[in-house]
Amino acid sequence: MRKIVIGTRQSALALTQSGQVVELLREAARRTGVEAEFELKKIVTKGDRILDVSLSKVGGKGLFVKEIEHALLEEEIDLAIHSMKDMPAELPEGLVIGGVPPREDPRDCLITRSGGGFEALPNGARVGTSSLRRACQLKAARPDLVMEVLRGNIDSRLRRLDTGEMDAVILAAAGLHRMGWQNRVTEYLEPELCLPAVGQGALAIECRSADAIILELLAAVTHEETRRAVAAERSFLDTLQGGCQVPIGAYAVFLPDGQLSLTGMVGEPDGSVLLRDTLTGHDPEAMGSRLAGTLISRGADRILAKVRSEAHE
Ligand SMILES: NCc1[nH]cc(CCC(=O)O)c1CC(=O)O
Repeated sequence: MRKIVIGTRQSALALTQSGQVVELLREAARRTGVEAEFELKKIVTKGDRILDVSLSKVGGKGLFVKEIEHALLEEEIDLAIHSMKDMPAELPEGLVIGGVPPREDPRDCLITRSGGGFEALPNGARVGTSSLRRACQLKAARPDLVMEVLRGNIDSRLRRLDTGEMDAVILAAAGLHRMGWQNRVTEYLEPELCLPAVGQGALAIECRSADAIILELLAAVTHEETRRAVAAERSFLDTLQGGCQVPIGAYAVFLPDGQLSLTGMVGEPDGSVLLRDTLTGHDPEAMGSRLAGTLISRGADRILAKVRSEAHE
């Protein structure tokens, strides 16, 4: 009997999704005849400690994953469960994303106090989000909207809406769904309006690249379409050298003919510029870097350099 220790953040969302993944792993272990026992270990990350500042000002990639990766490398834990969208494009030497379970709803959603949707937001409505990607796309569609800084866990973000400080907040549908709070959603924002973050709705199970038994188990919980779609999105992010604090979005989906369709965006946080393009193909990595190249030729690197320098002022 092998004891497999799983590292997780300690937020309600992290614990919920880790619990869900442990169930998948238990089932996979039974199916593949691996004798294993699973134990969750909570780890506090830098991202959890600085909940009072806008993340885009804190800077640095992988605020939610660094300590957890350290524990993996030190063999204090055997695998780690992360939200895919919190994962930097590049992993430390010796670690891999060994498992990618089926994706939840990748869309962002709007939660309003009035109950009206995006179109019904009054002129100058205050919308809570600290995501430059969300701000860019919503301002491009509605320049009158006023974006307000909003950080913290899902429940504290919803509370700020309920107290009347904001007219609306934007959250990832996946987080609300996993928590069982889908009834809070006022409206799902389609990718045409608000392209999701790279990997949004997907989970990453990270492990040591030399741990063959764990890799076998993780292969058994991997959803191949999700893995390939996320690979295309992350290749786009990697080529743009983006972390989670830059106005970058990407979403890949399989078409009925079996081709992968990848859409990517880069824009100014105020919505004054929004570059966006789509391509189809079969090779996720090649598609991601090719799409990034297209947007770079249209000025994406200039936008990103400017955003990065402003974040460190
Ligand atoms: N930015 C933080 C974050 N990282 C992962 C999720 C949950 C959604 C997901 O797993 O993609 C959230 C909350 C949100 O953006 O609303």
